This record gives sequence, structure tokens and C-alpha cells, in this order.
Amino acid sequence: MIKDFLKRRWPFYLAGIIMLIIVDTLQLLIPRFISKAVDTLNTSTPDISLIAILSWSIVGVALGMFLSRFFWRFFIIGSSRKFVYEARNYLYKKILSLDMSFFDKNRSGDLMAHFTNDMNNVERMLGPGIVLMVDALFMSSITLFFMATTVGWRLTFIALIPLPFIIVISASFGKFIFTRSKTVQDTFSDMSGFIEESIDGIRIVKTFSILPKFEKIFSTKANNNFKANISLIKLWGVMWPSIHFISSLAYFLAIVYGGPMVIKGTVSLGAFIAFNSYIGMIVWPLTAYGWVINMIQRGRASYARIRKILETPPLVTEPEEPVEIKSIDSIKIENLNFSYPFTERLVLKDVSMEIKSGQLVGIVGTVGSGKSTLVKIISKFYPVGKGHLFINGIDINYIPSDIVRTKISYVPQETFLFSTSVEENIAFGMEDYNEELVEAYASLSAVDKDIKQFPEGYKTVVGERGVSLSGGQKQRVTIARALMRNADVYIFDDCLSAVDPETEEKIISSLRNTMKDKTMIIITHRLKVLRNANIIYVLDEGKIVEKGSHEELLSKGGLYAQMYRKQMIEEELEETN
Ligand SMILES: Nc1ncnc2c1ncn2[C@@H]1O[C@H](COP(=O)(O)OP(=O)(O)OP(=O)(O)O)[C@@H](O)[C@H]1O
Repeated sequence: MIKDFLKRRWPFYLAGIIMLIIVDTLQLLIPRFISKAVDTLNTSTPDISLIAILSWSIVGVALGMFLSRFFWRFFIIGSSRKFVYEARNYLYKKILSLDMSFFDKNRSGDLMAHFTNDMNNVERMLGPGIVLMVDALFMSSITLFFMATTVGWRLTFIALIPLPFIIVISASFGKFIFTRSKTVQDTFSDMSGFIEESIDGIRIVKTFSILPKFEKIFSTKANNNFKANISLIKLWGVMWPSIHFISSLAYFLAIVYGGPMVIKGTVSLGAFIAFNSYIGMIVWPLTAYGWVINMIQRGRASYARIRKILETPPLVTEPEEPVEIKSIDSIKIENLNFSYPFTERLVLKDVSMEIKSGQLVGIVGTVGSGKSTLVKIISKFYPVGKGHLFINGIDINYIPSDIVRTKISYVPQETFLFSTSVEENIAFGMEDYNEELVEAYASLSAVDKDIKQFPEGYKTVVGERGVSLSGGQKQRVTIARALMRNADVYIFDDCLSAVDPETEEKIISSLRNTMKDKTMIIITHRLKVLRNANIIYVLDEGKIVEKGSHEELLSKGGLYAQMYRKQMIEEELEETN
């Protein structure tokens, strides 16, 4: 990606580098002019017009530097920002395109770090890194040339003897400074991650009354960050004085050896003053030698991490010869065996089922038996393992994911609302939507009355992740959002667990009556809801152990009948209490 970028952007870099060299050269002219002015003033009859020319030349050079500085920043720093802008867009698109197994493996905090820390490191490599490199190579050689042509090679060589140590110091300190800066960054991320998590989970933290424990953990993390900062300050504190000390040695040698030359008249006073300015000016490019290596190393390491994500192949691949479907008329699963990517354990074992258009299908079973996994595979969130899944008789692998996901509307177990209005949450992702339709689906999900009682009705902002709504209200808004999609198949994955059983039954039966032609797959732990289902599949430890209608399953006296009986007893007990 960097290669492609540089191929496109090299004229900008070239223009920036030329501007940078112009600035470097122009700034070396100023001591030259001062030198000439001092020598002129040092004569018995100073040439005033020459002094005036020299003074205006300094203004002219400063103006030239002003313009060139603007342009090198614009060309080089601007290009590095452009790269990060493009790379962030590219990375974002890539991450969104990856399947669920990627998100199972990668923590959101780590992914965020690619957008922030890693991008910043690459930006530094492609912006300030290039500037440092040019300064190190060109500025140091041009300054050397100016020094030598001002006072001769001998004095230049003697005065510069201590200066290579600046490279050594900046390179070795630079290495430690970068590792310690990383520790500062890491401890900061650790601390801010903890703050985020504890504020996110504040209700649980308060419920468990463990505030002092949290305060202690936070204080440790804040202290780690403070210590890392102090250790970095110490390094800076030693590095810069060392560099200044070494450059003072150069001034010392310049005076010890150059002073007598001025007295003898082999070097003019003006040239000697200019030479001392050049000593000050060569310190920075020599320091830059040390920095540039570290900056490039860090930039490359960050770029490698970003590339790893960019090159992650999706496990759910898109078909090379896609088959379009207009609607979903049937879903057939044959001998499906599935383990989550990068794991061994079989979560679904030899599962076969058939779902026809317009059916109400129930999926029930023991906890962790694979119900959610099954519907996630139907929604193409995970690749089919061993076995087959056909939609309208076509292997799901030949149907593009976006077609499957527009025709199947999946309501997951965990609710997630965005911090916008209720209305925008229901019409999620739609630019133009019909408000009446929003209300109609909210009413079908039995949440319309609740919403109308909110302070601003449908315009009420739900707070972060919908905190201002009750669990049941959130679940019903999520169902309304799924209904807005107008799909062929609706999958409700235990998404009414927070409403009371009567409301759950009411919602399902009113959905059923209004959307008779739609296929509905319902995962629930409340078996009464499925009394009118066309077929119910019962899962246990990844296997379908029973199937049939509610009545058929009850008469079989198996797992379903046992679960149902247990629920009836619990309900009776609740009623008598
Ligand atoms: N992303 C994942 N990676 C690895 N294993 C997973 C993942 N998600 C679920 N599992 C495992 O797969 C098994 C089936 O999980 P699944 O969520 O499908 O069960 P379920 O029947 O829907 O459970 P519940 O009734 O509790 O909702 C469980 O043992 C679970 O630990």
C-alpha cells in the first residue's frame, strides 16, 4: 500500500524535498551575510551601501525561507496526512467487511490501536521521518561545506571532532526513548481502557459495592503511567544536556584553535562568527541521524501490523460466480458439522433441517446446545463447515453475503442500540424512511405505547447503547428495527427474554397474523410461544434430538416434553406465590 502511495505521490515528495533543501541552503546564507557585514563594519571606512544590501538580503532570504517552509510542509507533511486518511478509510472498509470469526479473535481496543497509535507511527515515518532524513543527509553535508568554505577544512575538522558523538548519543538514547514512549502509550491505553470499561459497567460495579477495589486498581494503573512518564522525562533530561555539552566542546575547540587564527588574520572576524553559527546549525541534522532510524523502525513495525489486518482473508468468501436470488423460498441444511474457526470442538453435529417459505419454525434446546450458532450460519456470519446449506436449492456459498443478509433479518440475543433517536434506531441505515411505517412496526413489536410516553416520543435520544430504555423496551425496539428491513426470513434469537411471557406470546402471534407470508425462525426458552409453530427442532449438545409440532413433541415424552412440563410447574408455582 505504501509502495502504491509513493508511486502516485512521488512528485509531491520530490517538490517537498527540493523545498526543504532550499530552506536548508537559504538558512546557511544568513551567517554568510552577517559575516560579510561584520567584516565591512570592522574596516576603518565601512561601506554603508553594502551593509544595506546585506541587511535586505537577509530579509529576502527570510522571505524565501518562509515560502519554502510553507511548501515543504504542505508537500511532505500533507502527503503523510493524505496517506493516513486513505489508509484509515481502507482499513475501516476492510474491518467492516471481515466476518464474525475475526471479531471473535480481535479485541475492539486492539483494533482501535491500529487506527490511532499505528497510524500515527506510519504518519510520522512518511512525514517528519522523511524531513529528518533529508535534514540528516543534506543539511549536515551542506553545513559542512559552508563551514569549510568559510574558515577552511583544518579548523572545521578540529572543531567537529566531538560532534560524531551527537549521532551516537541520539541513536542510542533514541532507541530507549522510543521504547519508553511506547510504555507511556501502553500504560495510558491500559488506564483509559480501564476507565472506559468501568464507566461502561458502572451499574455492575456499583451493584457489587467494590468501589474501593476499583479505585485501587485505577490508582495502580495511573501510577504506572506516571512512572513511565517520569522515566521518559529522565531520559530526555539526560539526552539534551549531553548534546548541548558536546556542542559546547565544539565551540571550545573553535575558540582555542580559531581564536589565534583570527588574531593572526588568517580567518576574518566575520568568518569566525559565521563559523560559530554553523556549529549551532549542524547539531540538529546530526541529532536527526539518530532519530530517523528509530522513526523508520517504528513506522515499519506499525505498518506491518496494519498490513496483517488488511491481508486477513475473510473466512466467509464471496462467490466467484455469484448466483442472484429474488426471494428465499426454502432453506435446507444437510448433515452440517461445525466448529468455530480456530477451535476444535464440534458445536453442531450432523444437523439436518428444512424450512419452507411462510413457516413458523421453533428452535429450542438446552443451554449452549448450538441454537444461536445454527442461525448465525444460516445468516452467513460463519462459513458452513462440513455439510451443506441450500437456499432455494442453491448452495449458500454461491449466494453473495449481502443478498443473504438483506433477505434474512436476524435479531441477535444481545441488544445494541445506537446513541441516536428511537426513530433512527428503528429505521437504522435508511436515509429516507416513512415515519408511519416506523410507528407501525413499533406497534407490531408492542413498544409503540412505551415510546409515546418518552419525553420526546420517537425523537427521544436513547443514550449510549440505549441506557435510558428498559431491557424489554430495548429488545422490542430491536425487533421493530429488524421488521423495518422487509426481509423474507426473520430470525428472532431469544430476543424477547426481557419481556414477560404474555407479552412475548402476544408479540409473536401478532407478528404471525400480520406477516403470514414471511418465514419466521424463533429461538426461545419459553416453549408455550411455539404452540402454533409448523415445526420445532430440539437441540442438545449440538445435535437435533427431536423434531415435530408442539403436540407431536409433547406426545413423544422426550426432552421437549420434559422441558415443557418443568416450565408449567414453574409457572404454577409463580402464580400460587
Ligand atoms: N464465537 C465463538 N467462538 C467459539 N465458541 C463459541 C463461540 N460462540 C459460541 N461458542 C460455543 O458454542 C457453543 C454453542 O453456543 P450457542 O451460543 O450457539 O448456544 P445456544 O444454544 O444459543 O446457547 P444459549 O441457549 O445459552 O443462548 C457453546 O458451547 C459456546 O461456548
